[in-house]
Amino acid sequence: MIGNSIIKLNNVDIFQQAHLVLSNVNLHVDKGDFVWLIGQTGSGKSSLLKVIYGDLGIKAGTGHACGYELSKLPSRDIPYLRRKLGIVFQDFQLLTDRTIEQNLNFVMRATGWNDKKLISDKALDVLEKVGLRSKLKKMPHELSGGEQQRVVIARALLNDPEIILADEPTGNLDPETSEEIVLLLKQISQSGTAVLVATHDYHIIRAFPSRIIKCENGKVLEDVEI
Ligand SMILES: Nc1ncnc2c1ncn2[C@@H]1O[C@H](COP(=O)(O)OP(=O)(O)OP(=O)(O)O)[C@@H](O)[C@H]1O
Repeated sequence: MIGNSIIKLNNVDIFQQAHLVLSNVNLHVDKGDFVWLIGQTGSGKSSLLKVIYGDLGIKAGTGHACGYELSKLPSRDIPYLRRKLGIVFQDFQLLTDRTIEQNLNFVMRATGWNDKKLISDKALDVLEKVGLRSKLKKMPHELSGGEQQRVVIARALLNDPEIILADEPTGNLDPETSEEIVLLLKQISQSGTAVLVATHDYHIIRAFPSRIIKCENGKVLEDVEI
């Protein structure tokens, strides 16, 4: 982190192969911010998130995420950057053949934790934060869709990230459960972890007004109203 700045992009051009998706992107996200990211299908939301988590390089402009220089990020540093980001994407789902506890332990071991007591304490700690401490021994299919998404958020909190990146986190949920998930993400941002949520769900944005950025016509627009 540089001061309170978690993400800062300056005049960044974002390419998918030879195709310029977003040009001259300027974006800042500070500690504890909650930001909506909107835009039509294909407008570049996922590409922007990919730049932030080091999956897409920067060819023009400069940027940092969680203290890492994105324009010269060696591939060996990508796992360290990812530990400072909590990722809540639809395609990062729970392992269906393991309990909630095993799902959490798996991620912790994969990110360098060895101490059994620390692992078990941390799993309980993050489940407590999402209100699911009692579900530790359950299998994913024994949980509702909203509860599973809470576990995905708990998993994203394991390494105490500086920011949560969420791509359509309410995409498969009914309106009431969607509101509960966004309320949880809001609470997380209020405790100091920044949250950036890509969504098409304008109903949920209206229910939880916050800063909105929009990908449109190859640009990232700031302070948009819907
Ligand atoms: N791996 C890729 N190779 C080439 N082009 C790509 C690749 N991924 C995305 N694109 C193109 O980049 C543009 C932006 O796509 P992106 O996935 O960032 O949009 P999006 O706003 O996230 O869309 P959605 O809301 O559907 O997820 C689109 O024109 C898409 O076709």
